[in-house]
Amino acid sequence: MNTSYSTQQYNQEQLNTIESGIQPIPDITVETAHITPRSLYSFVRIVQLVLRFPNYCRHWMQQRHRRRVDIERIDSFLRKNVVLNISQINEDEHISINWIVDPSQSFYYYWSSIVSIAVLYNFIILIGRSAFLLLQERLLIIWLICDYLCDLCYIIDTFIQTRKGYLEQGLIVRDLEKLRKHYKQSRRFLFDIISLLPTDLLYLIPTCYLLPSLRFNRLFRVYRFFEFSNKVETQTNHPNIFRLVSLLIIILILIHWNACFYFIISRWIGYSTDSWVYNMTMPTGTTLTTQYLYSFFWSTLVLTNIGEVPPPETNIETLFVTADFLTGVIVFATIVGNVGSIIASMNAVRADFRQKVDQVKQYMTFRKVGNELERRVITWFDYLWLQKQVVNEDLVLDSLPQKLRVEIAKHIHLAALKRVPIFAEAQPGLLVELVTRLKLQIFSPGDYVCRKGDIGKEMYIIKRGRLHVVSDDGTKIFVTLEEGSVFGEISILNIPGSKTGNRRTANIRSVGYSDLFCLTKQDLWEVLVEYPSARDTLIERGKAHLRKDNLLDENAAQIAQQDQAALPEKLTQLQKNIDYLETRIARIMGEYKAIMIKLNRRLQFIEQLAEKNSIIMIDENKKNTLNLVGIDTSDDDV
Ligand SMILES: Nc1nc2c(ncn2[C@@H]2O[C@@H]3COP(=O)(O)O[C@H]3[C@H]2O)c(=O)[nH]1
Repeated sequence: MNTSYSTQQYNQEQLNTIESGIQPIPDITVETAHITPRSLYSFVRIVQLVLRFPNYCRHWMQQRHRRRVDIERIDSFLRKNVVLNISQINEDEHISINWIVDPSQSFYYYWSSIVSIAVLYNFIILIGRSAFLLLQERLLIIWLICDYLCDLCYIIDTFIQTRKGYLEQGLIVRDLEKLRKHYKQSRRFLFDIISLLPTDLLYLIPTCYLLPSLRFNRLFRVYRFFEFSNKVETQTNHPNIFRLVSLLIIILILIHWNACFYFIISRWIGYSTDSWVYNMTMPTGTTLTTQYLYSFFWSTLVLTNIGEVPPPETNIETLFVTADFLTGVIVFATIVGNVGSIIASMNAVRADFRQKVDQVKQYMTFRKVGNELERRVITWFDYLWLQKQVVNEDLVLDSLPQKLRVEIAKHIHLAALKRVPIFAEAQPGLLVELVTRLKLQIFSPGDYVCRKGDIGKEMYIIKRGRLHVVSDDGTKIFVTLEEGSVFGEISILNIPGSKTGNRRTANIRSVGYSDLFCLTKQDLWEVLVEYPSARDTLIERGKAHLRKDNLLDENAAQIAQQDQAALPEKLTQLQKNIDYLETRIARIMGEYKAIMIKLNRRLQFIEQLAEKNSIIMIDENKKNTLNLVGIDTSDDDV
């Protein structure tokens, strides 16, 4: 028989034996009454799993190794055969192998919240246990469990810090070596190492046995709590409430620490030795609750400077109380300042709005606009406040880049715009162009949005509300425009054949309050240049209205339409003419250049000729002169 069979085979055999053996046990003997077949089976499964564990590990390692080899092979293949961005390959390789923590992702956020709890535990409990010995003694086991759970949390956090990505040229770094180096060079590393020092090994010294103060180095990780709190402050939708709560927590922790110091100093001086220190002889003075509550009360009184406390009697007491008073002044100023600014910023929008309303009211009184108009303006402001339309969106979003502003505008307006029938089928690009240009306007009951004959400067889309198209005297209602309707486009579209030109063709009156998206003429034209089909739809709609009201000059419209139709042909002809002209000009330019070159050459020739002639003339003159004075000039040398 082959004895070298694998552990797996052995375990399988064992399991088979047990599975076949355990089923038919009919009754259980007294000695094994507590061992049921089920528990036996579970036990065997556990043993089996434990025995298989090395196999699992080996298998996992082999898989990992195989994956690495595969990636390296693919990488070398790509390097040899394909022109690829090598850095990208490396990056992908890291993505597939390395586990990196992206600090902007929610995992890091949630993990930070767990670490913050551990930090807070150490920050609050360690000093409490050091001061109040009863607290330490009573829940010792729980404290030890919590202590080591927090330590575990710190260890995991340190590991996560070594894997925490950071940005380099806008991209998250995924190279482990770089990440480790970056972490080691940071101050966090120093704090983390100090907070991980196993100072509780000193418990082994008899005098230091289970002293909580030996673990104070754990407080060095407090930076993680502040990091988390900053993150929450930027992420929460209620930053002011968060600020108030954090301020309160910080103050409570400060008072708690001060209370603990008070109790430690009292113990050091001796309980009940004078009127300042903690009095153990007071009723229930020896109980933990009274000890803590009294110390906390004392600390609150001193730090907030709001109550009488027994005066200090010894030097150390005086020093402590003086330091406390000074801290108290700072704490008090901080509370007042912070709470004041938080409340101010909480009410900033309302205060700003109130100020605006007051200014307008004062102005109306000053200019004596009349009660009716005043009432209308005030109710308009009320509606604005109710609809939460008081924020100046342009001002608020000014700090955002254009892309993000478009995203926000899309989110707010796109749904409403899609409900508009004429835009329902429009290209998405057109809607995006429109949403970024729309401005919300609110009209009160009875307000005229358009008056016949006025020059049109904008068109409107009804977001909410109802409007009437009315006769000039306002008594007759022709049509009711509902949510999603578009109006005011006729006078800004330059419709060919329109008898009214750029003048409003109808009166539009708001029935109740109406929220309208407003689009200026310039913005509309800028958009429609890019989307001619949408322009045609709008023009056709406008024409239908004009036709109905007999405001369309059909002849002029037809001529304009013919002109429009002939436009492509005209353009082609124009194009041809330009081409012909271009060729002619090029030819003429060529001829001109050739003539210029010829002319140049002739001029040069004439110049040379002129030069030669003048030399000959000078020579002739010289000869004549020499002959006159009797010198023979027949010799060539002369
Ligand atoms: N002329 C006309 N305009 C209407 C009618 N119904 C709605 N309107 C809109 O009322 C708007 C008034 O201003 P415009 O003339 O610019 O554009 C007009 C149309 O968009 C109608 O029956 N006739």
